[in-house]
Amino acid sequence: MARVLFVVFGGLAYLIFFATFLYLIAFVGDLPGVPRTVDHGPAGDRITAFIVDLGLIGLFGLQHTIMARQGFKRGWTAIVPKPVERSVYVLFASIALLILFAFWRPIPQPVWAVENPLAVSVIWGLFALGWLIVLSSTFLINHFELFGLKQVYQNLRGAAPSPPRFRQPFFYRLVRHPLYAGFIIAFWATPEMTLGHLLFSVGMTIYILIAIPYEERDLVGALGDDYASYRGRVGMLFPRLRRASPSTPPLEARDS
Ligand SMILES: C[S@@+](CC[C@H](N)C(=O)[O-])C[C@H]1O[C@@H](n2cnc3c(N)ncnc32)[C@H](O)[C@@H]1O
Repeated sequence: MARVLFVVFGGLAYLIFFATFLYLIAFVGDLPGVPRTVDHGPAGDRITAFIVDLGLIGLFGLQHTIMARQGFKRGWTAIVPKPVERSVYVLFASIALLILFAFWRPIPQPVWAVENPLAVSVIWGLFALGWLIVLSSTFLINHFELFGLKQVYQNLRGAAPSPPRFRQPFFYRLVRHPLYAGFIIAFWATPEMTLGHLLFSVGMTIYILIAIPYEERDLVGALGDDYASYRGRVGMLFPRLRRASPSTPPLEARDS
């Protein structure tokens, strides 16, 4: 019975995540048809908006950084059943974003406004490309494991959880963090940048830059030399122009 309930919970957490992800695209792109976006919502004075928005980005960053750490997971799974640990993380991450959407205060002062129609189309193309990279990277790594569905399904079938495995598919051959690179592209690619959007983009980019060393420390711990050597060969967010030195032993191609 518990196993079925875990699947239901995992499925619900996934659906909430996916709806939140779609809303995030509309929020960042200031797209029509949604009640609040980075540039549309309750107006207020600039200083209050700045403090509130910074707090919301901080809340999101703290939730992500703390709950994703191996040390936290070890303590957390004493309370939360292991098969749903990832789903609970996904749910909390979605809630942190929903709070950000609900309480975000726009700061409408323009920072840049591109008017050339060709340039505007190119920028919207980059925006779409960023989200496409984000979504496709989740499938390259393992979409269903990343969002907790694989864990609850394996538990339902009585199968042991899969051990972590180093992977280097497609984008991951170019950069170590394509998903984060996709987010950064999507956050910055706007033809009309306002002060509020700029705060969001700078805050989220700084969060990503702070989070990467923590994530990589866990990945080296979980995947060992494979990830340590990968770090020496492949760029973090930008592809390296120089080839790895001949002293770096090539890894076997595991994911072509
Ligand atoms: C939210 S994803 C982000 C992945 C990566 N930082 C990126 O930007 O593409 C984080 C999870 O992806 C997995 N991961 C990241 N890189 C990996 C790799 N090269 N091989 C296997 N798993 C990886 C780990 O399980 C990690 O906890």
